[in-house]
Amino acid sequence: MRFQREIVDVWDAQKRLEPWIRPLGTEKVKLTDSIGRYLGENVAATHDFPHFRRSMMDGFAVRSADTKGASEECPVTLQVIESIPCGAVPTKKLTANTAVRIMTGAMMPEGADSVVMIELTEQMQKDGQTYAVVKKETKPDENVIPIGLEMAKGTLILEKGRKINPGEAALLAAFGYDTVTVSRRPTVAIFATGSELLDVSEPLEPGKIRNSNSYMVAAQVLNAGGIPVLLEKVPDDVGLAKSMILDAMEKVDLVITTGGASVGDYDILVDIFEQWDGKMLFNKVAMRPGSPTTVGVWRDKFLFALSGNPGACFVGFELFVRPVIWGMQGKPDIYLPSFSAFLAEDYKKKDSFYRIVRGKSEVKDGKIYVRSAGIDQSNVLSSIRDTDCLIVIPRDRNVMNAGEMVKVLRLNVPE
Ligand SMILES: Nc1nc2c(c(=O)[nH]1)N[C@H]1C(S)=C(S)[C@@H](COP(=O)(O)OP(=O)(O)OC[C@H]3O[C@@H](n4cnc5c(N)ncnc54)[C@H](O)[C@@H]3O)O[C@H]1N2
Ligand code: MOO
Ligand SMILES: [Mg+2]
Repeated sequence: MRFQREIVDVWDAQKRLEPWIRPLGTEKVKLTDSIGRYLGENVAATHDFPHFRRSMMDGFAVRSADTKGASEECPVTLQVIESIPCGAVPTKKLTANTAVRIMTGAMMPEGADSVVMIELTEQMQKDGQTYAVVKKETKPDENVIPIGLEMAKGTLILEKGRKINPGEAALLAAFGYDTVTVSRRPTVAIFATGSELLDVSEPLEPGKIRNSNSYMVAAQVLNAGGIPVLLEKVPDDVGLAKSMILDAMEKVDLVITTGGASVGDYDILVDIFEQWDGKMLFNKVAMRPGSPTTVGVWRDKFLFALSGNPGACFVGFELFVRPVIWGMQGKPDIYLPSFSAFLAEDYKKKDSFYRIVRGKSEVKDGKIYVRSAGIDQSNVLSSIRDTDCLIVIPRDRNVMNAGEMVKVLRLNVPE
């Protein structure tokens, strides 16, 4: 007799995972290899940024007082005493009625407090001397980037757990972090179960389908920062399947299986969870798709038995596996971020389970609308392609009308 299933609310099921999520620890990698990974420690500014006064424009560094009253009709003429390209250090100090030709990003000379753009000047030669004819007055600090404009030495610039996106990579480079401490990426074994499954390269046969879940889940694992390890198919033999899964659990950081989680005669994951010496956290969630999603912990490692239906497998991953993979990498917000949106079409359901609808969002007249990305059935695979969010239809709302507000979980978010 298979054990009873206690129906758990979606958010309670997520909470049951939390006590078991352990950050994996860190490693040092080259900056280029750190991109897309999660920072393993706080990062501080190693110097003021910028660390010297810089010109914001190509033009002339001047003393603003010398340009007072300058205009097209009544320009001011200043003697050019030096030209400073980017990377050079000025050798002269500006004194009254002198200027320095300067390029964008170059170091400001002492004595200068502003830069006049080249377009507002003319350069001329007289008696072997170079002069800048300035046709507009400048204000103190105009076109000058001061020391520490962006941040002072020692400022916390990136917090532990942050994903290294373009902005983070630029800061790490700017502050000299040639190597970066990042969180270890969890290795994730993926097993597909089911005698109906063909390998991708095999020709179709009546009654059989190709294993698509393993590749979908591998893409999800990669997207969450994990390292997918695709393993061979699990046969519908409980003893063999159990030893294969437990063997994999010794070698990787977590294991995902797909299929065999429901009540059918060959739904072997159920038997494995009955026989093992691990802890089962839940085996039925009040949601569709994905109601038979089962999660356990064995020797401090997670085993996720996602259901075989592609839609259910996809949703089960996003709600339960992703938070664990994120948490193992030290990401502080482990759940998909949510927002509110208007339903673009009516939604009807018959039971008191949540519907986690694979959704598509669009912005119209400044409002966000969401609709189903395709046929909203657990067995449907193709709608996942167009899914950019998950629409949460509450348990107690069997009819929702177009125009009503719903909670939406965002997918593929830039973090
Ligand atoms: N009598 C009942 N039947 C079912 C129930 C129920 O409560 N009572 N639950 C249904 C729900 S809900 C779901 S979801 C599915 C869950 O099925 P399993 O997790 O047991 O998965 P399988 O039986 O192995 O397969 C279901 C379906 O998915 C296809 N599949 C499996 N693996 C893959 C793969 N790797 N790639 C692509 N497609 C895959 C499989 O061929 C089946 O069509 O159970 C309902 N039944
Ligand atoms: O809960 Mo199942 O995943 O509806 O189809
Ligand atoms: Mg089944």
